Amino acid sequence: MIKIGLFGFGQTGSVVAGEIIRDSQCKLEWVIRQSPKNSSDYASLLLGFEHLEGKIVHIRDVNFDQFFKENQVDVIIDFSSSSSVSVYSSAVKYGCKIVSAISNYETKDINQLKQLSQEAAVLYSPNITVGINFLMEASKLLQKIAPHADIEIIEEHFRGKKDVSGTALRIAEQLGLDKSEHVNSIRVGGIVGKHEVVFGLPNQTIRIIHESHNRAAFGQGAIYAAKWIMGKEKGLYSMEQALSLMMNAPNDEIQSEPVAPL
Ligand SMILES: NC(=O)C1=CN([C@@H]2O[C@H](COP(=O)(O)OP(=O)(O)OC[C@H]3O[C@@H](n4cnc5c(N)ncnc54)[C@H](OP(=O)(O)O)[C@@H]3O)[C@@H](O)[C@H]2O)C=CC1
Ligand SMILES: O=C(O)C1=N[C@H](C(=O)O)C[C@H](O)C1
Repeated sequence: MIKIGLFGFGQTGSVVAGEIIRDSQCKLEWVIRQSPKNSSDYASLLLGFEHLEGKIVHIRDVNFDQFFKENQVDVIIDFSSSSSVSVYSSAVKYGCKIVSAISNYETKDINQLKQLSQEAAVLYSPNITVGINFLMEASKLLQKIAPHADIEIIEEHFRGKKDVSGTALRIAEQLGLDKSEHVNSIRVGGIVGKHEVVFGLPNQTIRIIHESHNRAAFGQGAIYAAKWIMGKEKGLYSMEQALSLMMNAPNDEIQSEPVAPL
């Protein structure tokens, strides 16, 4: 059984908590959040389950050294905010691994995360769905085939998302594009997350699109990453690496059943 601690119980973290609770190989030990809302409640009861799992803890009530010593987990999954990284160091002292899904880190925080990976296994992914990583690999392959194509990235999210998609910025980086010129953001309605890479050629256009329809996609990806990182030594890992076995396997080795939920 993998014991998981979750940071964040917002529009994504609350859905991820449900996925963790449903997974027979995982147990949600606790959820830390920024406000006192639902403090001391159980995520399981708030999400409609009947058993007690995932006690909600208000960050202000936490003495982190004592908390992580008395509430040890195998993996912390983070869907909160950039600043949470400041408290991970107390947890990794007890062997805890980190799966961070924070899409846009402040520079000081990403540097702290990289520093932490020198003493713990850390997986960081701005988009932790399995499918977006196939989009990235497919886009890199197409760019190799058509190096002169014009390329634009379009990211679409819900109206309230203030930051530019960390996923889109990562795709631009992987394709060697200027992030400030080739990422186009659309903010409408309740779009969960859509990323499109548009390749413009003289007589045709090729579009590679990934859409997340439900935030459960992020939960499934985070759980896959948590299971994968369990066996890893200290170091900084990406979701591409976690999926590399699946993506690089020769055709005759690709399992009929997906090794990870798409
Ligand atoms: N990598 C990926 O695939 C994905 C990444 N994300 C990222 O996850 C993050 C959260 O997204 P979303 O759920 O939409 O945001 P919300 O604002 O809905 O939720 C943020 C949650 O984090 C909590 N929180 C904020 N700061 C802290 C802190 N320092 N310590 C503990 N808890 C904290 C908030 O607590 P409270 O509710 O009490 O205020 C809230 O529960 C964003 O960075 C987003 O980009 C989202 C989806 C997919
Ligand atoms: O804020 C979100 O919701 C999401 N953020 C990630 C990003 O910024 O890339 C990933 C996903 O698209 C949803």
